[in-house]
This record gives sequence, C-alpha cells and structure tokens, in this order.
Amino acid sequence: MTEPRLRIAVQKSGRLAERSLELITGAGLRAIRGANELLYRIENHPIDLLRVRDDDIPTFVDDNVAELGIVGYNVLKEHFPDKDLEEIIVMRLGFGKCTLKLAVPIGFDYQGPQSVAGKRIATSYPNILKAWLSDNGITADIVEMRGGVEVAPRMHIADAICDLVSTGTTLEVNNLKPVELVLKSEAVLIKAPHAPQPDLAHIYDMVVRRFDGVTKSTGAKYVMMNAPRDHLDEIINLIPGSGSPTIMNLVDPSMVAIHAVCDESVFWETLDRLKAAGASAILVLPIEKMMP
Ligand SMILES: Nc1ncnc2c1ncn2[C@@H]1O[C@H](COP(=O)(O)OP(=O)(O)OP(=O)(O)O)[C@@H](O)[C@H]1O
Ligand SMILES: O=P(O)(O)OC[C@H]1O[C@H](OP(=O)(O)OP(=O)(O)O)[C@H](O)[C@@H]1O
Ligand SMILES: [Mg+2]
Repeated sequence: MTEPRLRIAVQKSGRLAERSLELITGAGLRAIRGANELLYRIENHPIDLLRVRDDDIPTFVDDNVAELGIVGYNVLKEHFPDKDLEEIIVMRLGFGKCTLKLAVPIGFDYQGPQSVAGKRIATSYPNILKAWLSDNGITADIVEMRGGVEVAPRMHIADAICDLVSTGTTLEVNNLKPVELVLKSEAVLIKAPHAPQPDLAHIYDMVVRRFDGVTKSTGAKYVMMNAPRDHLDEIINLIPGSGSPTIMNLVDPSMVAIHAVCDESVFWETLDRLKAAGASAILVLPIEKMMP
C-alpha cells in the first residue's frame, strides 16, 4: 500500500509563488519536480505540493483535496465572503502584503463613499466590493473584470476601480488616485475542514510548527549589549518587540549584560537611543531558526 502524503496547495506562478516556496524550503522541506509541473514532491517527508492558480486554492482546501494551502487573504475573503475566516486561517505569513483600494481618475472630485453612489466600479473582487458598498450604505454598478482593471476608466467601461495596490505605481501610471482602503491583505496558511488522517497528523503538526518558526524568525534579531545596572529599565524599554530579556551579571557590579530576541526590525535610530541611554558593546545578530 502506498504511504499517505500530506498535500499543500501553493500558487504555481505569480506574486506568491516564490515566497511560498521559500517558506517551504526554510522549513527544511526539500521540493523536487514530480510527475509534472503541477505536482512537486518533498523528497525528505511524505508531502506533495499541488501547484495551482491562486483562485483554486480556497476551493481545493475546502474540499479536502489539500490539507493546507497558502493564499492571499484577499482571494480567501472573495471566495468565502460570509464565512468566519479565523476558523480556516492557521496563521498569517507576513508576505504578499497589499491592500485592496477604491481608486478614481485624478480629476474626479471625490468627497467620500457617496461620490461613487450610482457609478460603475470595475473590480476582480465583486463580493468584497459589494460588502464594502453595503457597509457604507450605497449602491453602485459592479463591473466584474478578471484582470487589467486599472484600464477600465480610460476605456470608459467604469468610473472608478477597486483593485490591489502595493507600491501604488500601477494606479499612478494609469492616472488614478487611491481614495478608500477596502481591505488589508497578506498571504495566509489555511487548513481543510477535516482533520488530517491519523497517519499524517504528526507531519501536519510538524509543518505548521516549522512554518510558525520560519514566519516568526523572519526579520527577528538577537540583540546583546552591556548596560549600567541603574539604567536597566530605560534600556529594556528601548529594545523593540522583545519579550523577556535575559539579564546577566558582569565582573563590574555596576554593569549587566542584556540578551534579547526582538521580533521587530532593529533600526540604527534604536541603537543610537540605546547608546545614549548608556548601553555599550551592542551586537545585533540574525536568527536563522526559531522554535517558539
Ligand atoms: N502588488 C502586489 N504586491 C504584493 N502582493 C500582491 C500584489 N499583487 C497581488 N498580491 C498578492 O499576491 C496574490 C497573487 O497575485 P498574482 O498577481 O500572482 O495573482 P494572479 O494573477 O491571480 O495569479 P494566478 O495565475 O495564480 O491566478 C494576490 O491575490 C495578492 O494576495
Ligand atoms: O501598487 P503596485 O505595486 O503597482 O501593484 C499593484 C498591481 O499588482 C498586481 O498586479 P500584478 O503586477 O501581479 O499583475 P496582474 O495584474 O497580471 O496580476 C495588482 O493586480 C495591481 O495591478
Ligand atoms: Mg488568480
């Protein structure tokens, strides 16, 4: 009998494909091409990657075709506008960050949501837009488009658009300005409604645990410094996002050593402030792996 394999649905190509694979590789799973481009095998664990279009990932996972999936929150919300997504989302992954925004042509006199009442709005996210319009107590015509939404006003297909924005360049080159934030998004790990079969439970738990470790260690730093004992509280407060630092005695009784894991970026400005508060010998080290 063939050994059961855990299936993870990931985007085949596009904005999330590379980062999804990096997460998988970072978790120590070695992916190799399988029978075809749609299936990659993890050679060191009983896991397969189903490489599909991102639009198919919520359905695949909901139908238990894959036990786990990596998809943008925007796509998940559009597929399941009425579901409690917290029941499906295992964790937020910190990449693929973007926003869904309402945008209008530069010359449009936008005074608030009422300004688009009765207008035509082009989008690939009709369900999310419908909910936003309803929350704002307005009705408008939704023009559904698969892609190229940003050209709709120029082609007189729509008066406004609701589309994904990251740097804002696409809006800018199309003479559009963002006017409302409709949804914030990032890649999320989602799970199937059924628990994995018992033979796969330990692999499933391992994948989730390792993804959590990779996600938490991304951008995290290990910070070490010496500090005057009488400035300890002030200095600890300056260390960004550290839980409970370790404090160690030094030979000089007026000084201590502080070691802390920071789950946020440590900027030069922070180091300047630490120095000004009396800290010395400050070291900031990258963290390769972390098991929370
Ligand atoms: N400009 C962006 N910056 C960051 N993340 C983005 C950006 N655009 C899209 N994303 C995120 O990446 C996801 C995939 O975007 P992409 O453009 O690759 O989708 P697609 O063209 O629908 O791909 P597919 O061929 O898989 O259907 C989006 O649903 C969103 O979560
Ligand atoms: O604010 P920006 O940084 O310009 O990014 C926004 C653009 O990125 C996405 O498209 P993508 O480039 O992935 O191409 P697509 O339209 O073919 O999906 C999105 O649909 C926007 O068009
Ligand atoms: Mg898609």
